Amino acid sequence: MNNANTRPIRLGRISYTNAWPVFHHFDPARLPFPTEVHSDMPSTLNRKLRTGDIDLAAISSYAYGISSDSYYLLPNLSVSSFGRVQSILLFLKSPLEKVLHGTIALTTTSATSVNLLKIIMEKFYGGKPVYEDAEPSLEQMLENADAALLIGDHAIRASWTNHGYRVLDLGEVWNIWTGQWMTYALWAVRKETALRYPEAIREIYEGLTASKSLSQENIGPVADKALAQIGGTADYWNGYFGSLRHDFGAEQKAGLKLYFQYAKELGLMDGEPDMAELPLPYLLDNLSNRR
Ligand SMILES: C=C(O[C@@H]1C=C(C(=O)O)C=C[C@H]1O)C(=O)O
Repeated sequence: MNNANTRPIRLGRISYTNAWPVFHHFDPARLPFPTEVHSDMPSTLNRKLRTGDIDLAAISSYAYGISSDSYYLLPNLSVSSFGRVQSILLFLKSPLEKVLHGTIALTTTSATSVNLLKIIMEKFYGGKPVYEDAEPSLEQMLENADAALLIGDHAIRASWTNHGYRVLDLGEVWNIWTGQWMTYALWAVRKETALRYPEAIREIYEGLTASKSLSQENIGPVADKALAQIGGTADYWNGYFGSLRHDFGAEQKAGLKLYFQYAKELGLMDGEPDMAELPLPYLLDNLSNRR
């Protein structure tokens, strides 16, 4: 390759099932340059991408929003839903009226959803709860809180237990109040990496989009893996992946823009992120110049 890498490209992979369709058919070991895969919770990937410990990752859309100056978005990749998401869930031990001015335990694995919850509780419902960070374990969280927010597979597993709590699906609440899509995760690359290793980033991008397309054609292999590793039923996983969208088009962007606007209004974010995408034409020019 023209820009012979002087070090491995470090990729961050969300370990939750929601991101699997974009990663499942992409095997970094087959790339013609060394890569290092960091499989982690979203909050860890958010931090590692910000500090430069990794180069490219699926991260919380909120984390992208507060550091967008340093990143390019990989076009048309996201974890989004229009309505129910099934894995971003608020479990209510107390009635909602009490929760609104009570205590809510927040999973430490999230960034988008904790801020989405604040928008829902404060802007939509007019509440002012106290928030406390907690490890993602439902019963422990609810020992000292009126409600608990879980995301990803922690939320999915908790939703299968016979807990008896009322459950709010934040994707559904967002959609009812705004009529919009909600985007939870985006794929971002550090600008300095994109400019230094354009061909490598392009190949990774192509691998991810090819995996997304294969999963969109047939979710079977991804659903089978989830069934084997997490449990549940084939119907559950087909329904779960069916309610997620991994594209990032005009409709998803409009929803995320509104989320960023509300986050700014509540003082959860400073500016309006510009959603600058990886300059693919630049990468293509770069390539064709050398052929
Ligand atoms: C759909 C989901 O989206 C996720 C939610 C995130 C967040 O709240 O920061 C980050 C990445 C995604 O894993 C989920 O967790 O189930």
